[in-house]
Amino acid sequence: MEELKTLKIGLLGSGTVGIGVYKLVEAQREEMPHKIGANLSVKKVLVRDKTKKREGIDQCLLTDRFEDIIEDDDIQIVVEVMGGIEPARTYINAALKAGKHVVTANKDLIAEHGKELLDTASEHGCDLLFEAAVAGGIPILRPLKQCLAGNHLSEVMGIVNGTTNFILSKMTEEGMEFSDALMLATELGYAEADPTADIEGYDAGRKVAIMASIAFNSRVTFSDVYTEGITKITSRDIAYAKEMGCTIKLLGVAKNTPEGIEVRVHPMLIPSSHPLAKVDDSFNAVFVHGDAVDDAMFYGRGAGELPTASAIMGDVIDVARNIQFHCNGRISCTCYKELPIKKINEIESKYFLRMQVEDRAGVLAKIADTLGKHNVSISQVIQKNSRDNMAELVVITAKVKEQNFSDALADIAEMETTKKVSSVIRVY
Ligand SMILES: NC(=O)C1=CN([C@@H]2O[C@H](COP(=O)(O)OP(=O)(O)OC[C@H]3O[C@@H](n4cnc5c(N)ncnc54)[C@H](OP(=O)(O)O)[C@@H]3O)[C@@H](O)[C@H]2O)C=CC1
Ligand SMILES: N[C@@H](CC=O)C(=O)O
Repeated sequence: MEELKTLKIGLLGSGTVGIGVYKLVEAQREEMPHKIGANLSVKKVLVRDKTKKREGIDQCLLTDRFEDIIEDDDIQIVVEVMGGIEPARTYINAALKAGKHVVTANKDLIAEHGKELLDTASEHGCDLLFEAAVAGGIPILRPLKQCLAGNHLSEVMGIVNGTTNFILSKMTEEGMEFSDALMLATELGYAEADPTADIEGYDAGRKVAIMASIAFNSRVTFSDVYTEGITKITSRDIAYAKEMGCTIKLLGVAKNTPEGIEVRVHPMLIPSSHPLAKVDDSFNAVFVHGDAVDDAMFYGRGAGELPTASAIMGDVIDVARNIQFHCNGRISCTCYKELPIKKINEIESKYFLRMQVEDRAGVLAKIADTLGKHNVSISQVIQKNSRDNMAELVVITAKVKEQNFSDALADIAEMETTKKVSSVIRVY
């Protein structure tokens, strides 16, 4: 009987995700001949520090020289799980130019330089797949690009960052402090190497840019996305949300409107009965609306070692099948439109506004009057008398353009009777 060939992988990085990928390649060893008609193994692993112990990975596979991978003709598949823009961008371009297929989980890179890399892949007849870059273990990019290709998609929105969802869940359900919840998310391998990307909403913004580009067939980069993180959300905001029958979640929203593409990431108060309110811990969920499919929802683990490795392995197996059938490089960039991007000031929302004001007659009327001058209607007011002649005032507005609301807010903040604007959160 003819001996099966072995497809070799060069792994760039062996942190949380890299170790997960290595484990899955090993765990799937027996299955591969059946799934892809070949064996699959990791031949080399690029790291910065070769002396560091890596769970389950043979020390002799480690290298700190990219040349050991790029110059190895045996390696046909490169899996990039280092993160960051450089040197990942240079390495991926080099691998594609050398005819190697690439699988990456790097949303920073794809959201910024996706077109360049996809073009390089196309020119060299190579595959470049990045399912793990969005929503960890949830299959979402392939469904958007392939399964739902027969639709005009008008909306993709949801929870796409595991770390912030974990933090908000812990703060809401267990009263945990923000910093303790972040530390735990980092220990569990959910957070980025620099967690600022998670908590400031940049990571979710990159994911929304990637999803919008694929869903709407028009290039959206990270710089197009309005981002606001969760660092200003306090336990007091969470308590008010609960009192109002709501939960605070960090949402990513992408809409294809007649005036252009709307792309934003920010915290939002959503009714506790809404399905997204029940997405807790490191889970993510993405809603998609298309003219043919109507509504579809995708749910699963958005971060962590094995869920992310699961998405990468799916891509690796796809690449391996393409190698076996000599059909790599089939899927190229699908951004054939150039749609405008809407400015955040043009977008309409309802707002939750919490402030500290002087506790005396006429203050609320003056605030209502100022909001009214900017065409901002009030739909609910909660006032709590605190101490020292100061009151905490919460105003929920009706739906209004961001520009009107921010103009009104600037005037309110200037008032002598306003001591502090504590929180502004959009309401679903
Ligand atoms: N963690 C998660 O849940 C998810 C992560 N991702 C993405 O996957 C990628 C990897 O994430 P994660 O595993 O968490 O990151 P880690 O920080 O845990 O691991 C990064 C790995 O890359 C290596 N590395 C970094 N820079 C270099 C370099 N210049 N040269 C050689 N090796 C380098 C590090 O080596 P050394 O160990 O020697 O320092 C380390 O092994 C990122 O793009 C991330 O955004 C995507 C989805 C989910
Ligand atoms: N830091 C990211 C990891 C997965 O993309 C997250 O928390 O979602």
